[in-house]
Amino acid sequence: MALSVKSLQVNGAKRSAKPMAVVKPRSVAAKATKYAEELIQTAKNIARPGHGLLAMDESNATCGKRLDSIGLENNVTNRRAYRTILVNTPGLNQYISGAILFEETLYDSTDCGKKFVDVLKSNGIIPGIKVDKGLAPVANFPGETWAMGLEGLDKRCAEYYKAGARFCKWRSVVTIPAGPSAIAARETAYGLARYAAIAQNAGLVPIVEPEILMDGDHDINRTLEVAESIWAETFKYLADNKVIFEGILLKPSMVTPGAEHKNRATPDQVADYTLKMLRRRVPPAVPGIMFLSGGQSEMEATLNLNAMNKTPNPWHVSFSYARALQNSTLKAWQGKPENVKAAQAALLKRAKANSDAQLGKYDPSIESKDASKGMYEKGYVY
Ligand SMILES: O=P(O)(O)OC[C@H]1O[C@](O)(COP(=O)(O)O)[C@@H](O)[C@@H]1O
Repeated sequence: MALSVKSLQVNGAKRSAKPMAVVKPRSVAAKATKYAEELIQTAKNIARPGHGLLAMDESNATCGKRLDSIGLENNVTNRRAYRTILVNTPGLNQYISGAILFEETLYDSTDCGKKFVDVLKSNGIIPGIKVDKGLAPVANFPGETWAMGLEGLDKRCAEYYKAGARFCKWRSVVTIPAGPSAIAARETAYGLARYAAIAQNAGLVPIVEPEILMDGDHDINRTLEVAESIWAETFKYLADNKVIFEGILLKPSMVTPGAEHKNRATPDQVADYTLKMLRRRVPPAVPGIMFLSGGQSEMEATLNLNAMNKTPNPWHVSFSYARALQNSTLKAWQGKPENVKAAQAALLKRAKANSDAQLGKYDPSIESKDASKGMYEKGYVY
């Protein structure tokens, strides 16, 4: 129905029938934090073609498991030695745009006496920081967890920025066999959104990571259903919290069947389901989707990423792997100085393979048998 002049009268006062002045959209920068433009630029730099993230932010407990697998004690000296190898890998910046650090590493120096942050920066790799404080059980919902760390997060983020970090990560965990209950799902989504708002206000690009664990015997449709619901709720709260979508990055799990399901999915199926989920739930304003590997084998993680990049996407679809980048590196190292070069060659090989996959150009014929060994551990508690 066309509006008559009469219908434009409000409380007896006649409003002008003239078309209203066009309201100029405020620039993204005017909306929120003073860091808006910087955040957008940082996110773009991270999400640039052929590049992904090296997740080397294992908490001490998780790092301990990794070191244990090669018979090394979990102490600060061994963690530093291992991480020194990673950041000193020559040529890593051809494929890696940013590295996520654990707090211990952010303030630490490599075995060569140079700050980790400075080594990364001088190699053109942006330092990032894990800012959640780990997982705690959700009372009354057995098997479900929530991520701690919001208290004092603003001050910590300000310190991390001063120390050289320009992006950060918060990992919440969703379980399918034990849930997800409405309470745990809300906690995940709301916690991620509050974290993202706080991080942006301190100049850090937040990586939003609701990891949906692979545990379970459910089929791929069930994973799709859960992923769609978690991301819908996460984006609702991100919007409510006025988070600048152009200045965030996502770290989703790929959509796969549960690890104990009778059928495995092919890379094309994983790509099809995962992209379907992303197209339905993630606005194109988000610059980068940086997947976690979640216990997939090195090769599986690369093949799945490659399949997703066979056709153009609205986002930069890439990787932020820990295990799927580091597994063969750790194995090659074995804690021995004489193996450092071999360990670095292994990391560079995985980084290049995933960089190729980011461009949809990965050739799996370069791989050894070892790269196809899965790393999933049933019921693994991080
Ligand atoms: O040490 P935490 O906090 O339990 O996190 C475990 C790991 O999960 C990740 O988010 C994803 O790692 P994967 O690629 O190995 O699944 C890493 O960044 C992190 O090291």
